[in-house]
Amino acid sequence: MSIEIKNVSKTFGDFHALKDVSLHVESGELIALLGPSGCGKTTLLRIIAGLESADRGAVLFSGRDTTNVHVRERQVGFVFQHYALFRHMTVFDNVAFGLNVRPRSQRPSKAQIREKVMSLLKLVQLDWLADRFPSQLSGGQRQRIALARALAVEPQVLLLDEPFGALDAKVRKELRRWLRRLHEELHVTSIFVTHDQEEALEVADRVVVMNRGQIEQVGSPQEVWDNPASPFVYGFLGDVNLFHGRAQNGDVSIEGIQLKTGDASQNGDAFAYVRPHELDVERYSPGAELNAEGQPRGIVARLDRAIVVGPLARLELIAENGSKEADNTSAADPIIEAQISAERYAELGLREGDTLVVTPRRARVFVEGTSA
Ligand SMILES: Nc1ncnc2c1ncn2[C@@H]1O[C@H](COP(=O)(O)OP(=O)(O)OP(=O)(O)O)[C@@H](O)[C@H]1O
Repeated sequence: MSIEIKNVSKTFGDFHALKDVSLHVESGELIALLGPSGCGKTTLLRIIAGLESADRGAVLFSGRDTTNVHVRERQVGFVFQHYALFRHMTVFDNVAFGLNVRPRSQRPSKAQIREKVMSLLKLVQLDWLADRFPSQLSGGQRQRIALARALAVEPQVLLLDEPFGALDAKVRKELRRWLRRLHEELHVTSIFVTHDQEEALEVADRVVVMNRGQIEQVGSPQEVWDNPASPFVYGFLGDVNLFHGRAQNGDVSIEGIQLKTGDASQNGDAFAYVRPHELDVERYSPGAELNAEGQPRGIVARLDRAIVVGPLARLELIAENGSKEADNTSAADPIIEAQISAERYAELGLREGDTLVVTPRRARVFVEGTSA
């Protein structure tokens, strides 16, 4: 079942939770709604489910307007962060619940229900827990049972709201992989809400990045990671260094380094985003920061802290003479973050306090709110 969200707006009092949101979800797709707390992800999910109504706009399932379709008729399955399984029911009865409460005329026979529930429990690899009660399960197991329960009624759409939010990092990672595999098997059109960018990028076919009630970008994980459409998306997806500079006649100057923007029409304040792994690092020697024309090509900085874990070395540097500001803060933060391999770190023989030259290999420049 495809889902079409058309110009949906929602206010709570005078607060605009969703502002003219439009999105098309293909049948069988797995979509992640990603964004910071309060950006409207859950509100959008609840409107799709029919648990909340939009002030304006419409939600269409396979081209059919759902405005007047009750939540019970929408054939939607839910999994929430704290999905309350019925505590007094066994795992088996929890999964069977949606089938057992159907009107007699639509209810499958006891044997059919048994077969269905056991096959779902096998699918989530927990058939050996059928007779247990929820309190006897781990958090990860409970979420898998919640998913089996949502799937029991054969929903056309599966909506998951931070389904792994309450679990520890290792279990989350396992469940993520597992959800992806399950989706590949079942192909139920699924939308899941998360504020964890790694989770969204790893699991989803497409990621919808939201901010303040609006969609900032929609794309495959690779598209949004490689080509963030806005400064917000850049900052939200992974660590990033933000440098301030000026754009003039198509050239942008950041820390004295000239970057070509290819857009001569943009003059004004410029913001350059550089990911830690896009910075080259070498030892400083006089002139090492200059190119053949004597222009700066790198930033001279002192190695303040080096964190070497496994194959990677994360370097925190302080520019000798910089205007670097940390992402997402208004206060000036002089730290430049670079990431190199632990091997390269050892090869350079670096120590905290050393002076280095840091050169951006790649930078994404936005001029006064427009990309260049
Ligand atoms: N019933 C409500 N009454 C008033 N305000 C609400 C209501 N539901 C949501 N909001 C507000 O709308 C905004 C969006 O909420 P929503 O739950 O959709 O955000 P979210 O992106 O899912 O955030 P989180 O990741 O924290 O769950 C928030 O500022 C929230 O306070």
